Amino acid sequence: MKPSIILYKALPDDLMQRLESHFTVTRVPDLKPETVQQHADAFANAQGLLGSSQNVHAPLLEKMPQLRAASTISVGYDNFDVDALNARNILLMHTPTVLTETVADTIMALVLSSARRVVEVAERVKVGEWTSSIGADWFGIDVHHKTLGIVGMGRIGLALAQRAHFGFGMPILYNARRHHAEAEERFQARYCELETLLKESDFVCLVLPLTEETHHLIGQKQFELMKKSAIFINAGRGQVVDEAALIAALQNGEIHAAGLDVFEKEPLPIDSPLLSLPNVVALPHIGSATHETRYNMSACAVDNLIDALNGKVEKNCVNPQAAR
Ligand SMILES: NC(=O)C1=CN([C@@H]2O[C@H](COP(=O)(O)OP(=O)(O)OC[C@H]3O[C@@H](n4cnc5c(N)ncnc54)[C@H](OP(=O)(O)O)[C@@H]3O)[C@@H](O)[C@H]2O)C=CC1
Ligand SMILES: O=CC(=O)O
Repeated sequence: MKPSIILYKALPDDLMQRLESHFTVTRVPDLKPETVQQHADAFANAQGLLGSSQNVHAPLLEKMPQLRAASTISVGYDNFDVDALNARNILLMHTPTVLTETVADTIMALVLSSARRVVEVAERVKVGEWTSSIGADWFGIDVHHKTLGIVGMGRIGLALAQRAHFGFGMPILYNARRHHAEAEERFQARYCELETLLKESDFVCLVLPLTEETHHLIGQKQFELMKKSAIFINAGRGQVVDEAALIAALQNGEIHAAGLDVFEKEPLPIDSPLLSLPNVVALPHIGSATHETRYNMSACAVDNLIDALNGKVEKNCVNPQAAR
């Protein structure tokens, strides 16, 4: 008999067929308690879980006594209670690598659009304000050859460094928990303490996971250290930044502008002060959101679940030690 799984994200037809050739699939819209209650038998019997953007914590796991593997269609897994998974030897699979280049492209788009005010001036054109040759009040600032500070020199940080170094001639400073020889050798990136990076960078780019250590890593004190001309970019997780402090820093002119793909609360509430600041480019968490990459992430997550339920944890497994 095929193992039963819960799917809480729509998949392309061919991937759905692949999934159904291995598993008996119950498709649900989300993992809310009322949904779980409505499909109580399916959750009670499920050995696998596949989807994205929902919290998977202890109360849900209690409803899934047979669960052996969860597969998230994302690289970040801060929405999973990994300790609770480990306590039950439930494997957690994720999708690193397939999205790296696309997310780095998105970050470069944030750098360019916030520095050159692309969104703001395009809106001015659309509302008919381009009535004569533009003046300095439409100008942006240069990106090329400015200093880029990357906080988090992992897969995406490295792909960003590659673009900045070869494409834009940018000197690169970086901070991570350890030194990264590849970044230093290929892109002449210089490791520095976070405080030094914040003081010396023209662009500060966060590409960090959300963990206990990174929660609110950037707050009032860190914004005060940045140059008044600095542009702040966050494409990691919103909760790494104290958003109230970011708003204050933008309003008080402590930093020049921000390009944001992630927020403390998502979707970003319509009354967020960030939305009324002209020097903010706010994106709806689209780091990996291209047709090609989202397909590849889903395919990777399907294969990951098949592997995990067959005891294969050589790649893309967050907690291989949980393998029984
Ligand atoms: N906006 C979006 O749509 C997307 C956002 N993301 C986010 O980006 C994150 C990074 O992805 P990826 O590059 O693949 O992950 P990696 O694990 O490859 O890189 C993470 C980097 O963060 C560093 N880091 C972790 N904790 C700390 C800390 N306390 N202080 C300093 N550095 C730290 C790591 O340091 P070290 O190298 O020393 O271990 C590593 O360099 C994801 O976890 C996710 O949250 C990812 C994809 C899309
Ligand atoms: O935020 C997206 C991810 O893949 O993580």
